[in-house]
Amino acid sequence: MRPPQRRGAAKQTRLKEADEIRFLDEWIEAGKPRPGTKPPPPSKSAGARPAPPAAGEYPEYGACTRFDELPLSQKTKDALRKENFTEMSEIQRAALPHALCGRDVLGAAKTGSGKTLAFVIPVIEKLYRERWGPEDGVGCIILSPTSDLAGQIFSVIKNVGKYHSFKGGVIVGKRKGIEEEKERVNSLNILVCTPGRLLQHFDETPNFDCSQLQMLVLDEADQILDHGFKRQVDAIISQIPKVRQTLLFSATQTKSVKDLARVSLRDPEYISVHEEARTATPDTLEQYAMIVPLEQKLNMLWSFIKRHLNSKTIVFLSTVKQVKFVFEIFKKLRPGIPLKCMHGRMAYVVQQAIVADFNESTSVLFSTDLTSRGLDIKNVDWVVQVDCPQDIDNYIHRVGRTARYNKKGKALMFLCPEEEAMLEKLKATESKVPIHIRKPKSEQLEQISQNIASVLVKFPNLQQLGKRAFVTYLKSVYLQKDKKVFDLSRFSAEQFAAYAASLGLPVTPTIRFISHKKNVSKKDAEDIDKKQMKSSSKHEVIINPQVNSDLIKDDEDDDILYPKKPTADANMDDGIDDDVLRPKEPTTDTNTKPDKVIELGKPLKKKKLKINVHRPMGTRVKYDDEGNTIPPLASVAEELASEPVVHKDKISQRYAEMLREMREHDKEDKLEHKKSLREKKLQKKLKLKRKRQEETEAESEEDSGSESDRGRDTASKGKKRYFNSDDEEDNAVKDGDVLSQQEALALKLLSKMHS
Ligand SMILES: Nc1ncnc2c1ncn2[C@@H]1O[C@H](COP(=O)(O)OP(=O)(O)OP(=O)(O)O)[C@@H](O)[C@H]1O
Repeated sequence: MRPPQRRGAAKQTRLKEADEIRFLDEWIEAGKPRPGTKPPPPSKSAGARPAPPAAGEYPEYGACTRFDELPLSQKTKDALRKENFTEMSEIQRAALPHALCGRDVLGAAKTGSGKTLAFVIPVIEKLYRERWGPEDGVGCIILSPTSDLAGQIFSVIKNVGKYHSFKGGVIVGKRKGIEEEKERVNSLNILVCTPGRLLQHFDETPNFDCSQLQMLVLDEADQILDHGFKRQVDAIISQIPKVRQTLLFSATQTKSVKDLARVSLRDPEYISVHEEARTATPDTLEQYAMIVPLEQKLNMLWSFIKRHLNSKTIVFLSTVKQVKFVFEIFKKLRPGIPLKCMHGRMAYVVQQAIVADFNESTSVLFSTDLTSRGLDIKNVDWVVQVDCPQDIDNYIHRVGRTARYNKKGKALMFLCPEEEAMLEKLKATESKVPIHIRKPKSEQLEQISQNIASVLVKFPNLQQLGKRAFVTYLKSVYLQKDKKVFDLSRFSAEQFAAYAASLGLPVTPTIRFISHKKNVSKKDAEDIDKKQMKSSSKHEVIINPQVNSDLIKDDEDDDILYPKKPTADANMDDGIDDDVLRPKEPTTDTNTKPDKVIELGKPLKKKKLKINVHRPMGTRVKYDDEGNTIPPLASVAEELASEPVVHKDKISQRYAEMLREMREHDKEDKLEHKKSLREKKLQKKLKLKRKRQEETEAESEEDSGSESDRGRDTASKGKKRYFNSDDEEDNAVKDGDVLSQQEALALKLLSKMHS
């Protein structure tokens, strides 16, 4: 038993909170901005601390400029003050009033402009006003494209919500740690997660229940709604309640109506605070581009680092192997500034440690695009893009790691002469990127190829890494969709050789992008072989226009994501198991498909036939015209079809029927399962309520005063939904006997509580 004094204090706190919530609810409703309105520019008197509203006064909050003018709980206001957040940024001024009054928001604002607080505050406030408790389970899901960003968002939640009592957690990673997570995930109120990991819980965690979800937030929404996460996000959306508040934020927002329809926004507020701005990047950012031949990039990077030994710099490279190689080599060459590297093949804890360390020190961080979005690292002076960004959005996010929240910063991009089209794109008026060309100063350029070659002689394992860096870089270029910028055929074999030499490699590694011949006609295949025989002596670049990139495979696992549809297995992770930004999925538009195969110096190997030695005795393996094995059933079907006994149409009709039946069964099973979960949950709640009631009765024996807050509490909880979707609601009504009995019981218990 709790001592009476503590019980009394707890009761006082509950009463105070109930009063505050009632006041906030009334204020939010009475002072809310009209839909579609933007705040006016801040007035001159803005900035002075306002007097708190008197009782019964509900000032409009759509135009305020400070956090303490908003209808926020005292706990949140205290935490914001403690973190030195007083004045709101533009996006916060525009988005918070709409989000606080429960509207869906689609928010876009430049990098580093404070979007995180614009969704974290409404999340915390919503759960507080709903009096969310541990027994209520998951109340809000925040989706982030990367683990690091999820961790960062979570730390903002921890800071702003430090005086509240919700439980939150970061749900990220691949398979590691999932078992322990399964045990606690249902007790968390706020989940900050990557889509892949969340889906794993939906699939595997018994009783994982989001049926009470109040809010869904998508940070970096355009990336989350992109093809790479499509399957996961659609699966998640199908399993959460349709009636909820949804907030979408990004610096580069999706404009696709289709994408927005997928998340079922309800009359959203479109907030794009910098739409009218002169630039799409922060005003405090200086941006430069330099035309640097491929084989000079490392020399240029080294020279840059040597000239900026007192600057905190992030260097972006395309692939994990490049990041590892450049980091290892530069470390051995000792530039005179600490070096760090980060990529998606590192464990989450290691990544976090590196970010924390980089935050505090002046050093150079070599990174893949893993860090290009959302990461808020303090005082970065320079962002250097050694490899060309995938597109303008990718450029904007990369450079956005500096010049954050009114701080100054500089960005430099190296472009090969063959990639100048990217410069044109950035300079186009609609891109709004004020980028200046800088001429490389040859006298400042240090040549380090010889030094790298000596390091490779000393450390042969680095030579292997160098080869992989070379191959994966070319592959990453090859796989890019925008062929106006990324076209390997513009490079000569001599340039590739020079590039290999610049990495210290004694010979140019072979690039074996092997194509399956399935889609290549015999004549084309012969032509390619002939050309390759020629090229082996001349080092020419050979192009096969027939081969789709889907069919290109390398024999080692690389750091590149192929632009193919994600498979079930590939989606077990966060959606970014590799750090190369996913090249957007090829469309049916043949102009945009990667359509070339590059061959350097080595003929294509003939595809080996795989013989299954374990096949049952007496079964014949059949091959099609091009030497591919035919599945046994297919050959049977063919034989049957030739005798017109079984019609192909009938077979497919039967399959379609079976599929439909299976789906129906599946649906029924799911409904059944959800129903039983709901019932269990309700029982649990009733038990809890009964326990509370007993406590209350014990309290009221000592103190017979009325508890109006309890009435509100239960009324507010009563607002919560217990159905997952519309159909479910119907179903529940039909099968509602058990529920209605339980509801009657609940009502009885509740009315007892108030008597
Ligand atoms: N109102 C504020 N007052 C002072 N600092 C703020 C305020 N809002 C945000 N910040 C700070 O600004 C920095 C950038 O904020 P945040 O990371 O939310 O930007 P962002 O818009 O999400 O950027 P990105 O598009 O790169 O993800 C953070 O360090 C944050 O603490």
